[in-house]
Amino acid sequence: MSGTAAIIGGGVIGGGWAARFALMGWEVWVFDPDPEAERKIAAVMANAERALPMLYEAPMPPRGAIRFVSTIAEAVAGADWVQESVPERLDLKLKIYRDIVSHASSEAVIGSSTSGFRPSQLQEGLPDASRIVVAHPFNPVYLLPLIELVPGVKTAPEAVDKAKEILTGIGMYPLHVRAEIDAHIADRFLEAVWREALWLVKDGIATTEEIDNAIRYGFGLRWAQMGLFETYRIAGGEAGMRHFLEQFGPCLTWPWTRLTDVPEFNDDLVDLIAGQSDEQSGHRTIRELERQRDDNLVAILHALKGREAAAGKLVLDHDALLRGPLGDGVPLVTVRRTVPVDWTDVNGHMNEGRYGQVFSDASEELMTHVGADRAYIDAGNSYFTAETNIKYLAETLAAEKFFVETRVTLGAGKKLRLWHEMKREADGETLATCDQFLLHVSLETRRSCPPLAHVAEAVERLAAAHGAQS
Ligand SMILES: NC(=O)C1=CN([C@@H]2O[C@H](COP(=O)(O)OP(=O)(O)OC[C@H]3O[C@@H](n4cnc5c(N)ncnc54)[C@H](O)[C@@H]3O)[C@@H](O)[C@H]2O)C=CC1
Ligand SMILES: C[N+](C)(C)CC(=O)CC(=O)[O-]
Repeated sequence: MSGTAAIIGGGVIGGGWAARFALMGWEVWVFDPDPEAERKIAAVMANAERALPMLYEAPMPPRGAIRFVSTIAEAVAGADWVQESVPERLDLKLKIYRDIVSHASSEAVIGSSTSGFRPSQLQEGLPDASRIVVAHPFNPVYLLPLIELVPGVKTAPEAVDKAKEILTGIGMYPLHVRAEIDAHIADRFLEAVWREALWLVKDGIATTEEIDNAIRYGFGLRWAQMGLFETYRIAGGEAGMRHFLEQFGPCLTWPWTRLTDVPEFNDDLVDLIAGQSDEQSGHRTIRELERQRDDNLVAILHALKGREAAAGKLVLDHDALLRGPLGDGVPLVTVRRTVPVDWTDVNGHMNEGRYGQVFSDASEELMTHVGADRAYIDAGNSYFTAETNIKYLAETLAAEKFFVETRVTLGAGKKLRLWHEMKREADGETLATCDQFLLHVSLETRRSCPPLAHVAEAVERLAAAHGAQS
C-alpha cells in the first residue's frame, strides 16, 4: 500500500519520516520555512537510501518523489498521512494544527512526532480533532521500527486502525499506547536514564565516553534483543523473576540513584556536557556518525533477523510483504536486492562467502517456484546442492543493487542444474556466475530419489523453456 504523505517540519525527525515514506514508495510533500531544509533532507535521504534497502532481501518499491512547497495548505492537500514534526513547543504545534485541520482531507491521519505532549493537548480547540494521533518515532526514523501510537480523547477509533495499517505498511511497529501520559512510554525511560547520566557527569563520576561505554559494552546489547523484563527474568536464575524481585527489590529503597532529582540546567552544565561530547566525538561530522550508526543498526537488525528475534522478526515479515511471486520470464529473476554493509570484508567489497549465499537464495526461490516449497520440505522432500562453480567477475560494493537471473540447464529425474548470473542493477554488468548442480533427496533416508510428480513436471517445463531460449 502506498499513498501521499505531507511532512510539516523537515528537521532531524521530519527528514527521517520523509525518507522512510519515499523509500517505501510514497509521494512526499514537505513544508518547512527553513531555506536550508531541502539541503538537509537531501543529506538525510542519501544516508537513508544507503541504509534502509540493506535490511531487506526483497526489492524495495519504486522510490516516491520528495517535493517542497511553501504553505501547509499545499503540503497537506490530498495527503493520506500528515506528519507534524515541528519544534517541541505547544503554542507552535497548536497553531500548526489549526492550519493542518482546515486544509487536510477529513480522511487523512494526522500524526505528531511529539516526544512529550499528550494528543489531547494537541487536539485542544480544533473544529475536528478526530484524525489526530501522536505517532512518536525514534531516530533514525527510516531504520528504527518503533512508533508509539497514542490516541487522544477525541481520536476516532477508525483513525487508529488506519494509522496502524499505514505504519505497518511502511515497515514500522506501531505500539498502541492505551493511556495518554506525558512522554508516552519509551521517553519516560529515556528521560530517566538521561537524567541519571547528567548527574554522573555533573558530579564528576564519569565522562560522557565512559557512560557510553557502560551502555554499549553491556546492557545496551541485552536490551536490543530482550528488553528489560525478560532480561531480568533470566537474571533471577532458575527461580526466575520472583527470585530476582526478592533479591533486588530491597535496593529500590537504597540511595542508589538520583533519578527523581533534576540537575540544575544552566550554562555550566551545557558547557560540561557539550565539551566532553566534543572531545569524545567532535573529530567526526554528524553525517559520518549517522552513517556509522546506520551501518551498526543494519548489522544488528540483520543478526536479529537471522534469528527471527525482536525487531529482526519484523524486518523478516516485511520482507515477505515486499517480495512478490516470481514472474514467468526467461531467464527467471530469482533475487533482486541491495548488498548489506555486513557482507563486506577487509578489501571493502562483498566477501566471497556471500556469493554462495546469494546463489543459494536464488536456488531456494527457484525451488519454491517449482513447488519444492516449505510444505514440500516439511513433508520430507528437498534438493541438496552437490556442486557449485562460482566465478567472481567484478567487484560488488556495499549498498549496490543487484539481481540474479537463473536458468534451468538440466531438469531430468533427480538431477537439477542451474545457471545463475548475478548482475549490477545500475548498468547490467555481470558480477559473478554460478553453475550449480543439485540432487533431489528424501529427508528421511538422506539419499537421492526422484521428485514428486508436480515438482518433476514443473522442473521439466522450465528446462524445456530455458533450453529452447538459451
Ligand atoms: N530529535 C529527536 O531525537 C526526536 C524528536 N522528536 C520530536 O520531533 C519533533 C521535531 O524535532 P526535531 O526534528 O528533532 O527538531 P528539528 O529542530 O531538527 O526540526 C524542526 C523543524 O521544524 C521546522 N519548523 C519550525 N517552525 C516551523 C513551522 N512553523 N512550520 C513548519 N516547520 C517548522 C524547522 O525549520 C526545523 O527544520 C519534536 O516534536 C520532537 O519532540 C521525536 C523523536 C526523536
Ligand atoms: C530526546 N528525545 C526525547 C527527543 C528522544 C525521543 O523522542 C526519541 C528518540 O529517538 O530517542
